[in-house]
Amino acid sequence: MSAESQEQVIRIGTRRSKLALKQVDLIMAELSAVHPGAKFEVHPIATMGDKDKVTPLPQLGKGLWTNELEAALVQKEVDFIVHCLKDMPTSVPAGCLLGCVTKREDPRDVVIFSARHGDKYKKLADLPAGSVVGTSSVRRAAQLRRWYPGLEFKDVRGNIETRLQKCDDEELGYDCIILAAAGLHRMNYNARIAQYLESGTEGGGMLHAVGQGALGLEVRENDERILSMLKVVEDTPTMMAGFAERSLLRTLEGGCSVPIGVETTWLDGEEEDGGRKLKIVATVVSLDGKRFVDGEMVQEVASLAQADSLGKKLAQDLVDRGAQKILDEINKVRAGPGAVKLGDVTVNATAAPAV
Ligand SMILES: NCc1[nH]cc(CCC(=O)O)c1CC(=O)O
Repeated sequence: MSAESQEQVIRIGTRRSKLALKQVDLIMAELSAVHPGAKFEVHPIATMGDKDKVTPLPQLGKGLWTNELEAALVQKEVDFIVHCLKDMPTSVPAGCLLGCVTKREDPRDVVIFSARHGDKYKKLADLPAGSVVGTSSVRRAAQLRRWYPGLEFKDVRGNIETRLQKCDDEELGYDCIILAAAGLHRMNYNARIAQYLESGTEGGGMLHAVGQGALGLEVRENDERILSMLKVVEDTPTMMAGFAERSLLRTLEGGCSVPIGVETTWLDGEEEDGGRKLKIVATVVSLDGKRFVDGEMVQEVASLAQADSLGKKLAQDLVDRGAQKILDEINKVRAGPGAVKLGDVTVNATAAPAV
């Protein structure tokens, strides 16, 4: 980065939540350590998902966490955006680029029990039938209905602090809520975490959202000055894993947004050509949790193109093994007016991507 360009203020677009602002602080600290002369300006922008705290997420449509930020980027009001990668739709507007993915925080989902229960429960399997789980994510609800059919699910909106307050509010009746470990770790709420959920969790686990735990930095595609600066915070293994996960979601999304979970793991050991093998596990679950298609693939990945190809291949395998029927069912809901009952679940049309 040249000396004169260090004088230009670099404007960073972000959502307004405390988590989003904390994430920008983390990025600025890393960039400043390498570019001590760089000057930054933080531009918090409210998105639809922030403004509308009442409507259940599935009714807010795609881009609910990103549209207003991307408009500011395209209009050159900001120079790059710090997103939670999982909030980014699988395609970006013309002229924009997912320029950098950072080192992943813990990608798992976690269980937070209501404070009114004290230490009574240690894990989801301890909850009696009829207990109420708070989540706005169809991905989380669908997977947990599969393993814990006796639990009830209720929407919970708001930022981390708001959802923790609602979880503890006796009048709202939540017994627990499900959040991402990454947000809680970044905001120092680790002490509230009762259980981490992953593919191998005893009693039934959860595959996380595509991109969960990583930050996606979006830039204008020809802005070499910013792109080269952001190399400082780029993490190649996470970027490749994120590209494979996003490719899977993009392929499955064909005509709809589906409750899918993923888990990517870099396997130990290097191949002869120095490449490494990436394992990707994924699941597509019906909204009532009663039908599902699970799959996994391992492939050497040494480029974003190979990561993209791995995601596509697994998505096609899931579709070929029956995921298409689940997708079509959800598609029908998307197309139809009003609410439709799918198994035991009443779903509203025009649902957004499951997070
Ligand atoms: N819009 C919800 C959202 N987007 C990113 C995170 C967590 C942080 C991350 O995944 O990096 C969350 C909160 C949650 O799912 O609990």
